[in-house]
Amino acid sequence: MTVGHVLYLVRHGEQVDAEYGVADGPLSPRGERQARLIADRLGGVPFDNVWHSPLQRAAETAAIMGKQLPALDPKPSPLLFDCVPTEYSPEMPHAFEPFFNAVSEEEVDAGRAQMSDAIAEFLTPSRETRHDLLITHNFVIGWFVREALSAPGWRWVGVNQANCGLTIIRYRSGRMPELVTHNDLGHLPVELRTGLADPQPY
Ligand SMILES: O=C(O)[C@@H](CO)OP(=O)(O)O
Repeated sequence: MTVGHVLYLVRHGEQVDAEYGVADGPLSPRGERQARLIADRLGGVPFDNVWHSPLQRAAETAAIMGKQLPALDPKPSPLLFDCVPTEYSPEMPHAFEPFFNAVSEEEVDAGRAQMSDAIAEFLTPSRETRHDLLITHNFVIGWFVREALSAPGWRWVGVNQANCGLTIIRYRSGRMPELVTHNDLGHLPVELRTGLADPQPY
């Protein structure tokens, strides 16, 4: 039986001053520890490809992982940039509306196009065994999980991942996409489970 195409989705480590809503920046000391721990967690996986968002917080996460796992050869991909893939939809809880009011139509159009290309590029079945690591952003992973489950377009909101949480989706020919694990934080001690609106200590 073939293993198929296995996608390991990792949200970047915690960014310095993330709580102040800064656009990008280096990893915090906690973010660096998170990156080392997710590298330990994935140490035995024979990765075929490693792609990361070009933003600094994702590139630094990839660099730390690459230092610890020298077989990795991380490459930037613009398909993994942070983005907003849809506009507000009435099916979403009202609490999300103010967030979308601050996002322009152009940004949403760009996000939608980027996610369409990203799905065509990354979320594909394979007859061969393939292990790909994608280091990216919360909304991008939420969109990929929604896509794997064939959930409606608005349902990416509220699908959240902690910094350096691990989500795995497997694609096999003739099978439905399989969500193997979502936002697994088993490799992170409680004080390193950051990036979620509600703390997740378990
Ligand atoms: O701003 C955020 O909450 C998310 C959106 O994707 O981004 P990041 O994973 O880069 O923190």
